[in-house]
Amino acid sequence: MITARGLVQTFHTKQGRHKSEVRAVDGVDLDVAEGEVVGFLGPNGAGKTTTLRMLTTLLRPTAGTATVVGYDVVTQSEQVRRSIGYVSQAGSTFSGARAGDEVVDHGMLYGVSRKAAVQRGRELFEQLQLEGLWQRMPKNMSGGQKRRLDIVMGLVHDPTLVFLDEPTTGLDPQARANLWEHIAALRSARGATVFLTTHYLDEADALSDRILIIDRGRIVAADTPDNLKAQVKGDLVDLEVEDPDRLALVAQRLAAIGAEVETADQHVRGRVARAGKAVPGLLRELAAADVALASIEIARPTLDDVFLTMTGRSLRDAEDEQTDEQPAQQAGPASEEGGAR
Ligand SMILES: Nc1ncnc2c1ncn2[C@@H]1O[C@H](COP(=O)(O)OP(=O)(O)OP(=O)(O)O)[C@@H](O)[C@H]1O
Repeated sequence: MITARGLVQTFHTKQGRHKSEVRAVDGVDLDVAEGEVVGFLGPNGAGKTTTLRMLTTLLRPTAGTATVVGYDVVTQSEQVRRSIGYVSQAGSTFSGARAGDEVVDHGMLYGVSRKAAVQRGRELFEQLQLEGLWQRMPKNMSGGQKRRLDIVMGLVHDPTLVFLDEPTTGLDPQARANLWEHIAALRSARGATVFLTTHYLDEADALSDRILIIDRGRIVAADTPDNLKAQVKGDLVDLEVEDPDRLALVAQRLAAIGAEVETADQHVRGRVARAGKAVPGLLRELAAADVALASIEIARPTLDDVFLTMTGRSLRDAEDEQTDEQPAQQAGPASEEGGAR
């Protein structure tokens, strides 16, 4: 469904007299098979949206090639646009018409007949729990309803491949969970292939058959959520020790059953393979040595641990870095085509 080889996007930025080049996407290879839900995960500024904009023909790659639904994104951009649905991060710009009319017009823009667009629009309103809102102006909808309407717009022409750019950003937890169900149903009920970007670990985990992790414009990992987590060696064991004088002993005992151990405040942490089996013995040893623990936590590896293993930084640190860098960048893209959503 999607194949990309060596995709690069370079932006030229200018601050005062100082010009610099940002390699927002730096040689991305990716393959997405029909019927897959693929999560494109990375911190803010990692290059997710830029990659998506190249795949949806909104931005011409500086280098590299990509085919989407069998069409080349540069030489066959029109065919690509006709074959995909794209729900951008910013959402749709609504003209002020009623929701149903917006949807029907949008379908007709893609060559769908009025009758078919109404039928499909109504069907999608029902599936996305927007019944009763056909006549409502989008500006009078809640954030979650508007986001679901964006998705209806992206689907009204029945694309087999849908790109969703950060679909749940800005929604409250309940609206997010609700939208997740709808996204999962796109595949199960419609057989659609879904490519979604997110910087939420739980979202990538819950929705994706496969996750591609991008950092600083490069793909650093690509696999199923379970396989990715299996690459992190062991569960995280965190022992809070009551008496600080006993920290060294606890650290030494934890190190004996795990790998690198770190001590901070009154906590001793380390990764331990199959912690559920190994920790009871450790607790018995500590009790025999008269060590009192204030708390114990055992956590299975998360996607954040995967990110840390791959990049040496946690996802949150990576986001903070990007926020710090952000003000320095202000410029237009090197090449940008206007285009359909
Ligand atoms: N038009 C532009 N001009 C200059 N730099 C840009 C432009 N668009 C994006 N960038 C830079 O390219 C990098 C990648 O941006 P991109 O929007 O693709 O990241 P992202 O992973 O989608 O982040 P987010 O989660 O915040 O949307 C960032 O450093 C960003 O500041």
